[in-house]
Amino acid sequence: MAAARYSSNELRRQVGSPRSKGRDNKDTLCRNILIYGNCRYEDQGCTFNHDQNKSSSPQADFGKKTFNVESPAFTPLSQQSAPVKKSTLSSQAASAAPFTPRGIGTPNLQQTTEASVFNPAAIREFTPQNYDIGNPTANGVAQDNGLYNDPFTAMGSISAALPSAGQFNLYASDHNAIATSGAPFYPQHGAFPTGPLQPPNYHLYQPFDTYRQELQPWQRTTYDFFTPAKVREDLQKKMFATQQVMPNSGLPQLERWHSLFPLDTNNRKNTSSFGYPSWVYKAQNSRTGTHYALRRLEGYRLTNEKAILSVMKEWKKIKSASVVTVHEAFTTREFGDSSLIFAYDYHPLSKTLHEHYFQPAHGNRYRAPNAVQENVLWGYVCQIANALKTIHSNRLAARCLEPSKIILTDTNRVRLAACSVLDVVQFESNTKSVLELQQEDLVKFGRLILSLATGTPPAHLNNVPAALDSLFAKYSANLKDAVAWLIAPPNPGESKSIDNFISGIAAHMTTFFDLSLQDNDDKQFHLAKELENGRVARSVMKLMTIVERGDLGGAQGWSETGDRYQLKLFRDYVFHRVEADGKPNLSIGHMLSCMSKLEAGIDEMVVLTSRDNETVFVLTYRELKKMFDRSFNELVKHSKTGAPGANN
Ligand SMILES: Nc1ncnc2c1ncn2[C@@H]1O[C@H](COP(=O)(O)OP(=O)(O)OP(=O)(O)O)[C@@H](O)[C@H]1O
Repeated sequence: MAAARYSSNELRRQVGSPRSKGRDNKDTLCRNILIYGNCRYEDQGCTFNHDQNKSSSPQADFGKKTFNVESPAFTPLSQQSAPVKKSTLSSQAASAAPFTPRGIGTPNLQQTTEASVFNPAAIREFTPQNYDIGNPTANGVAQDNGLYNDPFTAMGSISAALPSAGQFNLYASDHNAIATSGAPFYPQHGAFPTGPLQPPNYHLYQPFDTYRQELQPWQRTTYDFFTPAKVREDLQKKMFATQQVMPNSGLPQLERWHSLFPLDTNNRKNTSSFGYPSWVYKAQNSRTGTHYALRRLEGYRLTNEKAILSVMKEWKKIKSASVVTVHEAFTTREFGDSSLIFAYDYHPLSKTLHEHYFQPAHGNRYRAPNAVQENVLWGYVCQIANALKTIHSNRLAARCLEPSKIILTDTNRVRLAACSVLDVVQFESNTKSVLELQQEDLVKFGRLILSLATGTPPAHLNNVPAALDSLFAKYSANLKDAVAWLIAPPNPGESKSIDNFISGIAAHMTTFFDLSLQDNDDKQFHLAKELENGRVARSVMKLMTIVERGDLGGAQGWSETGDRYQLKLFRDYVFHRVEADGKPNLSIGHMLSCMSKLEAGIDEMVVLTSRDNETVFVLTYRELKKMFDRSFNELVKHSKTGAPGANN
């Protein structure tokens, strides 16, 4: 127990030698005898009984008068039940004079059950000298003698529910367990001496590294603790786009889809890709609430039900990072015609390659195309090759390999966006075998890259040999050879395959793979930071549910008493810090580190001072954490909905 020095006038008032108020107390055993075995006021006019043998059962007496403020037997059953006005200092007044234990009765009394609830003899003065942070036992931290016992663990069923050390899972913050099975929120607190003592220190706020290493801590900005501005901005824009609605769009509500939002950037009825005008909408699924991209083929009349069933069955198997996943297809008349709809994964703020590279600036005049950098082109080649590898190995063909049907979902990140459509639309009219369609895929793939490299839309790519020759000026021979191989017809009697192609570009695939791993590492780094922030946010939310709360379960001013008072002071220490001149100190680093230390429950000391500077608590984060968990668990017990886990 490290908390020790307090000024506690109030405490003295509560626990001092009882005043008799003129009543006859001769039959009532003096509480100092009960607690300490002697009463120093015995010869100074204390009117209570000092002969233990004369008293009727003190326990029974105590049981009757537990909640009576007049009662001389000061032996509260729990901190909560004591009828204190402001019990913040109730049980820790080591220096309270009337309770300095003396005499022979003391050791025995320490072993009683009551003594474990209130046992000032066990409170040791905090001595900062020789404090060994690595040895809690030596520091007296582990010897709290039940002062901070978690009330939950007093219940036998709960102790039984404690996980063993091997099962200890820091993140298993399942409050529902408290509500249902009664398991404590942080299991280790109940079984303080037996289980794993505390979460290890790696749960402090410690992201792997920080961006601007050359800076001193005080030169860092708030952003060093969070996701970089660019990433955050991109993600927020995407979230915003996902939530965007258009109330008066005039678009219908489909049977299982609502909030349709048009994604097309022009209203041209272009039939070149599928033979039907196609439109794309963002829509929310009524059942799951998930957003999808619905591709609608206007005026399509389905003649064979099997077309959708058998094609979807095959395409649902395709899981590739380079293919937009298709979920289902159905027909509808809600648009006033007969439409065929495909539901795809929605990738917010994506653009087609056509929009990105060949978008007409005004009217039909094409913007001067930017030359696509070779490494970017190779990135596209690798990703599309990856898509074709998955599709072809599932005995399917992509078919829609044109710039208007490939979307850029992130920087240099492409996905095939209209797979399966032609398979349904041409289910009966298609006369080509899968192998032939796959060969066509390779040629379309080659033309696509050539078109991007030369800045010519595929429809205008009339002179392929000349376009291929022009590649020498800007790109490596390697790229030109790859494109030429894709476009060239196979030797008679042979067929080309995507596997052959991938073997030919293995070096570029490896480079791309490495970049992709690096990107993954980068994201992992940000994720780790956000993980820490998420944990801090959780703790802050819990702290806010405790401090400044009014009554709880009949306990008046609940949040101002007991553990909660110290938590309130901790809140002040973390969030309401002021400089010497009284100006607010808004150091985010301080807030994050304090909250992380609380989360981790480390042995570091923290000094909490009341606002009137009259009370000072010196205690460890470990103790604070116990108070924190205990208070929160108490809230959970009283809440109707039980634990907040489900709402997290
Ligand atoms: N799965 C998707 N998620 C998010 N947006 C998508 C998705 N698929 C397509 N889009 C977007 O929808 C818009 C329209 O796509 P579409 O394929 O119709 O292109 P288009 O240029 O209009 O082609 P066309 O002229 O053939 O209709 C594009 O901006 C595209 O980025």
